[in-house]
Amino acid sequence: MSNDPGKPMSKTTIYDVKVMFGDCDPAGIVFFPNFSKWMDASSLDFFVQCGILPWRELRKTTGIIGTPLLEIHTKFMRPATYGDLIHVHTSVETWNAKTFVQKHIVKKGDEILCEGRETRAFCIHPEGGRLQAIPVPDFIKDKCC
Ligand SMILES: CC(C)(COP(=O)(O)OP(=O)(O)OC[C@H]1O[C@@H](n2cnc3c(N)ncnc32)[C@H](O)[C@@H]1OP(=O)(O)O)[C@@H](O)C(=O)NCCC(=O)NCCSC(=O)c1ccc(O)cc1
Repeated sequence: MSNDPGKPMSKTTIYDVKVMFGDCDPAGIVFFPNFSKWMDASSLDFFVQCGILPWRELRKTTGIIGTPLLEIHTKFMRPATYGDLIHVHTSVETWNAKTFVQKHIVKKGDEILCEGRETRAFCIHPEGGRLQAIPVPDFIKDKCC
């Protein structure tokens, strides 16, 4: 963990994806929503690799239902096609009071295909109530850093 600007404030995990024919458009280029899908999968995988229980288990003890997305920004640099093996490098760039920014760098070998930032919040959803953001729990930060 580091407080230096640009350095991740957490561990970095890697989520591997083998691109399939069905992930691509008729020109054989990966259709962009699939990158969001893989970043979302890598977001949860990050917490699981850091030792946090999957949301369905965490909900039983803490009420946390997951980390809904509040904002997303992705910059696309290079295309991918079917047969490619790509890797999503995920870390937390910033921890705020009730939100955090997760950074996903999608690579093929050493080449960066795209880079995404997602603002998310740990949320509870009490029965009969509405979805609510909670302060990022210390035990989660501790396991991720
Ligand atoms: C997340 C919310 C419940 C938060 O509402 P509240 O509990 O009333 O909190 P507040 O409005 O006080 O905001 C809390 C913090 O969020 C911040 N916030 C709120 N909205 C935003 C946006 N859009 N961008 C950035 N930051 C935001 C706000 O500034 C506060 O930050 P701090 O300064 O760090 O405290 C509400 O904004 C909401 O319901 N948003 C819609 C969420 C949504 O529907 N997302 C898309 C679908 S869900 C999804 O994709 C998903 C993915 C993974 C999962 O595990 C679960 C679900």
